[in-house]
Amino acid sequence: MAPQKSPDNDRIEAAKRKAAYRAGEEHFDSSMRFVGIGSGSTIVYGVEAIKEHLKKNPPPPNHMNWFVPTGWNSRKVIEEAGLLPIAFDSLPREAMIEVCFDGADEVDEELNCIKGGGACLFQEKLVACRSKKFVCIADYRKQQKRLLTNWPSIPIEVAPIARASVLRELKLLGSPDAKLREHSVAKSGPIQTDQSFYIIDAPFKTLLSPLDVKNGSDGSGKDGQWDVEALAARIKMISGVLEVGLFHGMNGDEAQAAGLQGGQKPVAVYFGMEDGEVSVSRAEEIKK
Ligand SMILES: O=C(CO)[C@H](O)[C@H](O)COP(=O)(O)O
Repeated sequence: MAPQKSPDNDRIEAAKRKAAYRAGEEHFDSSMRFVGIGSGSTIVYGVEAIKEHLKKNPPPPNHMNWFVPTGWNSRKVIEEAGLLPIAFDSLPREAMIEVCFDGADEVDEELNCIKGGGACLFQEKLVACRSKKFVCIADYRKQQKRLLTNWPSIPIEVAPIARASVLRELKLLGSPDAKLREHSVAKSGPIQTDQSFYIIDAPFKTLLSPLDVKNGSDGSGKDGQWDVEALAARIKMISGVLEVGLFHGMNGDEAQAAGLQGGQKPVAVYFGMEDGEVSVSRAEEIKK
């Protein structure tokens, strides 16, 4: 049976679309060579916005716009829109992706994000880190003061053979209810990522932000209270973990100013709001 449409759903979808078009207007142009495309339901509107833009503003003669997917589903969205996909590992060695557009599961006031609700975090992070800027598109439900406020857990991609030992370590870090993500319908067994790995969803107490730590809070995990950066680093140290769905640290602008390439954090997040407006949080306007 097809899912029922509710006014709430319509409002959420309208909010996603509005945010996507605004993000596209401000960050995409037809002269770009490589553009990253994330995964999930929101990015579908991002691709729609790009397609519309290209219809009205075709690229210069002989210029190709290539779109870098972050997984199987994202590649399908690119292809169905009639755009040209290029695999991440086919990018010319020196090339940077000009911009990548992606969604998020939750975003805090400092633009740290939880990602991986759709099990694509590894390739999403690869693409974000190879992009001059990551532009995030989301709806009002994702905007929170701190991470793990509304979204319940951190997605972590793990090697199948390591699932039990990673779960045990996560318990020691303060997440006794961490669970292997399983199919909910149609099929039983663990969900597999595009790398044929598994996903563990690990709930923790609401996370402190780097600014909280700068202001004297202890986010080192004592009493189970972590800050974003300390927890991401600690989880990444567990043997068997491929990637953690916390996008934090530098954004692309900051990374390039430091002589590095891209960063994991968005330079801007476009939130489609309930009232039909778009609220934009820009990294350059955030108090450090
Ligand atoms: O990280 C992701 C997939 O792994 C998505 O960007 C995130 O889950 C948001 O998805 P949606 O746009 O459907 O809410």
